Amino acid sequence: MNFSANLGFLFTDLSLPDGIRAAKAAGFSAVECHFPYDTRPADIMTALTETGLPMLGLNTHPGNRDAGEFGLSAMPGRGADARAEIDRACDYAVATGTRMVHVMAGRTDGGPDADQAFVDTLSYATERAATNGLDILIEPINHRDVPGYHLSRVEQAVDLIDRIGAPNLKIMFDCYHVQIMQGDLIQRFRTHQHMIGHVQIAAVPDRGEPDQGELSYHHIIPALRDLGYTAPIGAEYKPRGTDTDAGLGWLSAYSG
Ligand SMILES: O=C(O)C(=O)[C@H](O)CO
Ligand SMILES: [Mg+2]
Repeated sequence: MNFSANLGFLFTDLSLPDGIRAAKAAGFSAVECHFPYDTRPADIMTALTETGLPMLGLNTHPGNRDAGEFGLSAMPGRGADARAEIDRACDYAVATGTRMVHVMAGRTDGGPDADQAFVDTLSYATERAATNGLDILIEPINHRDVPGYHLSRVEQAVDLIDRIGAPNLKIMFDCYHVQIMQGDLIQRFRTHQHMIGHVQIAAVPDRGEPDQGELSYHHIIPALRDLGYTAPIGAEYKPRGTDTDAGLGWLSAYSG
């Protein structure tokens, strides 16, 4: 089994380059991150080269989180800021050999102006990313953790992809968010698999290690593999203890 350590939540006591090294030592086959912008891309590259791990994905900058922002791309009137962050994310991805950029929608009133803003920004993002051979991801995020997040349902992402019609626009299928908002994970994955660019996991409801709670990953993960999904699965959970390594028993259960 193939897993990617999400360094937005794992090994957060370390710098990003050292997090990459820790992920390698722990047995992950890839890494991904949230917001790497305070780290020099060259330092990321050094750690990736040294470990041989790929960086799978990164997010556009969320904006001013102290003011409640969690992405800008669907916010009416913020198109220029959103496009600047997309440029920055694509440049960073190119500099670190990262293939997927998650364009964060942000919180909106869910109205038609926000829908149109998101479509316009995603059209820009897919064209911009295509010039570098990158994929753009959009992620349905649950409304309990992020009230008002513009994109919260898988079928809403499917509609956007149909509307924009860009082959490099795909869904980040985060099992944690999908379970909270909708459930029926395996059937939903099967129906939309051709549009899914990345999968993430965490326990529900506590978002801890994927070995407790209401989702049985020992059933879900083999089911995804049986459906032909062979890419690394993103371990995007918040360790229940302070030490990421101490909670990695779940990972060894999938090895061999
Ligand atoms: O919150 C999530 O699930 C994500 O994957 C986003 O990248 C936000 O950090
Ligand atoms: Mg996620």
